[in-house]
Amino acid sequence: MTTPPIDRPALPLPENGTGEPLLEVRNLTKWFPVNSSGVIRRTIGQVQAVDGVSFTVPKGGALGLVGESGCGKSTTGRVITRLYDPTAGEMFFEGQDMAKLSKKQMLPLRREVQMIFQDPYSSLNPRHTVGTIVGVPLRVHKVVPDNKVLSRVQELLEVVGLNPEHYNRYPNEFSGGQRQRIGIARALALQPKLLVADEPVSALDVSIQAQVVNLLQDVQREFGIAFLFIAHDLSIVRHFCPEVAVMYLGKIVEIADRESLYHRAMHPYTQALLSAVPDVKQAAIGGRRERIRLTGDVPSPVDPPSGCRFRTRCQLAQEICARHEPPLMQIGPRQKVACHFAGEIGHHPAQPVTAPLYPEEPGASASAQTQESADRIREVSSDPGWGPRWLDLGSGSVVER
Ligand SMILES: Nc1ncnc2c1ncn2[C@@H]1O[C@H](COP(=O)(O)OP(=O)(O)OP(=O)(O)O)[C@@H](O)[C@H]1O
Repeated sequence: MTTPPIDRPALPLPENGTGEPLLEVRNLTKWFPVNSSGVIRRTIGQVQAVDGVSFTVPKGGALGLVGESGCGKSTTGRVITRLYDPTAGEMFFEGQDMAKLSKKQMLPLRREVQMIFQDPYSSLNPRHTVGTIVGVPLRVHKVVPDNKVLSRVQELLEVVGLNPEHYNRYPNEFSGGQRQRIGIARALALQPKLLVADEPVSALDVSIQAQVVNLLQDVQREFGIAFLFIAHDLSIVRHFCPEVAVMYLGKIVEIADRESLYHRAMHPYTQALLSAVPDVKQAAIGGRRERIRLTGDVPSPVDPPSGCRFRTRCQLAQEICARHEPPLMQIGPRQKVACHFAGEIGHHPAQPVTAPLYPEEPGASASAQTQESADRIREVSSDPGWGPRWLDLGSGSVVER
């Protein structure tokens, strides 16, 4: 039997992959039980780490997942790779709902979805050689015959820019950046279609970060692999991901293509995160973005605020924000936002854009026209991915592609 070559796609892929979803996540939820101490341990609460997130990752494309520490990014990644079982929701991978599969049924799909971890020190077993670390998935999944494992390992080391002759060395003989390359080689061994990269460069020296991001980009282009790229700030994902989702306390608050998110963010949380990103263009003309400081800490996901979870730190918050959770509304061809007062920075509306949904609120009307407007908002607030219609925030009407 000859060794099958490492697959490479025949054609270069467009801006964000093929556009066709590889992964479609609907209302994904992961709660962790909080148990009392003592002999009889009772469940006394739930950590609502991920609470109903929906998004798609296109074939060969990349979605960035961004937010402060503790907002549920890693948990989302770990549920998608089935390191954790979801509490609720659906995860369609090439049309098959991974959430419903048993551990055994998941086995063939495990090859297709691989993860790169944040810490290249703890994620590699120090007692195993690089050859073993990268070779184990090849043997377990019988990707190549046993006598071809070594040559495939060497091929993979070369792909990630390491010396193929170093297969018999141990992780502690490598630098942080090189260890992360070993982790990438291991993830590539099974020729996955989707890589979940969980803060793959944040543990590395700044000088090494760009090299590893470039390697990931090369890998993506060469093998047509789709990425869910998790990061805590918007600057890392900017060049890697044509689309970015911003998470806050277990929810997606804004998701958009790169252009819309970096130039016309509509959610006050995204605007605050962006204000911390150095803007080269502004700096070149002597200007700078005004820094929006978020006061206070992210509230506990065991007892999140009612309504909009960001309201306790939001300068725009009004009573409606405590009473109703804003839906994630599509407001452009490739932009969705979940905010009652969504608008560009400095131009947030005085009245909630979601008012028609709540005719019972003081001062609201319950006319047929209001009902129609509410239906329009609901229509553009349901599915993951991009629909052909969206709500125009200026006029309140629905626009069609
Ligand atoms: N296994 C677990 N058991 C209980 N709670 C957990 C578990 N894993 C994560 N959490 C909690 O879930 C919430 C989300 O954590 P998660 O690690 O997903 O956030 P994150 O955005 O990835 O943060 P970071 O960037 O710090 O990793 C946090 O409050 C965290 O304490």
